[in-house]
Amino acid sequence: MNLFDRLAEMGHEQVVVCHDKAAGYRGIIAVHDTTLGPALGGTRFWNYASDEEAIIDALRLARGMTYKNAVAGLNLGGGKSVIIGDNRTVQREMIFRAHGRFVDSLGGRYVTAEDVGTSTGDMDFVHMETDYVAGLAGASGDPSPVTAHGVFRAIQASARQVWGRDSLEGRTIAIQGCGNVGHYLAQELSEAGASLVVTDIDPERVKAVVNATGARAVPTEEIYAQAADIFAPCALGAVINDRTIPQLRVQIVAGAANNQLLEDRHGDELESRGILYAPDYVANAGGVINVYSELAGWSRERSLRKADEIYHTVLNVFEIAQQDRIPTYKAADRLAERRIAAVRSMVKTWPQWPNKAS
Ligand SMILES: NC(=O)c1ccc[n+]([C@@H]2O[C@H](COP(=O)([O-])OP(=O)(O)OC[C@H]3O[C@@H](n4cnc5c(N)ncnc54)[C@H](O)[C@@H]3O)[C@@H](O)[C@H]2O)c1
Repeated sequence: MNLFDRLAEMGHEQVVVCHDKAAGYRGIIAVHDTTLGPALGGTRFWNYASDEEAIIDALRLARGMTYKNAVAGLNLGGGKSVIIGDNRTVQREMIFRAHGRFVDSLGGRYVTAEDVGTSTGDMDFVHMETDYVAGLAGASGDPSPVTAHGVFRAIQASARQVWGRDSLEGRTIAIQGCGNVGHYLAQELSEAGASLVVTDIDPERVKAVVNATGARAVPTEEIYAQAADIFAPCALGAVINDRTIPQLRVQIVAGAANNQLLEDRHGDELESRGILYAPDYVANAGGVINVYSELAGWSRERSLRKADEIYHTVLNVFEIAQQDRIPTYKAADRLAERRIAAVRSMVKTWPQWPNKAS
């Protein structure tokens, strides 16, 4: 890999390779773009097969955070870090404290949080060394209600786009995953008058949603072929793929799961079948809004209000898709790029106070 060519191609500002022998720590911090604000993105702890694989993952994830934070309308840039190693290790304190020191050394250009393989307890270790960390135990609290509300608003916007009105009264919605987000989403949808079909690999979680909303439960593999209006993936990524798309009998796909499209071409395939896709990172932005609330000192009500705006953002994405004749997942990227470009040019026009000393 030619690193600098890769950085130029993907638009990264900075990559920091970090090492602390005593702590047994090997980490990479990737700062993609700080036009909008400090680069925010979690720390992934993973046993990568090679250093190159770890660097590429950090670069890819950091870039994704720039787009996610930009469309969420937050004053945050995009970054991400990875720690190379076995994330089941019990020797965590020194690894995460070492990581915290390197995060601190960037002086606030990068702010970290939890991601795959890390927990709130790990972030407490990071916090011993730096204040540039979010997602601490007892801070902003469970993000799921905010995320679920944002997904609910994305579903309303999708309904408006397809049927001309927000109302979900009498619509059937198939929800995959009755976990934290799925449960709250099911409640909001049920209160809005929708009929629900739900599934989960965990029967207890299904039972809780069925009891709370009167949803109909189906086996996990049958969720794709349900005759419903909307499919809401709220479990795993990559569920929109060659095997599942031919089974879908819905007009809208809108849910909370990250990376729902196995590959970009599956977004094209939904489009060609006339299924409207609310891009995942736009719909589930409530998660990052909740992290921001911790940094900015927002109340839960203010976070929910910000998540409410996801309705307009999703409609904006659909408008760009129509105007530019591109699939919605590409339109979401375009919206993010436009916001970054607009803010970049706005900063240039700021009046500068003359420096009298020179
Ligand atoms: N929690 C948040 O605020 C947030 C924010 C942004 C994105 N997301 C994404 O939304 C999704 C759900 O998040 P969550 O916090 O509710 O997670 P969770 O772990 O609480 O819930 C996921 C649920 O999916 C179920 N599941 C796993 N495999 C399944 C399968 N094959 N079929 C059906 N169900 C299956 C699990 O049993 C679990 O109940 C994840 O993809 C997550 O990355 C969550």
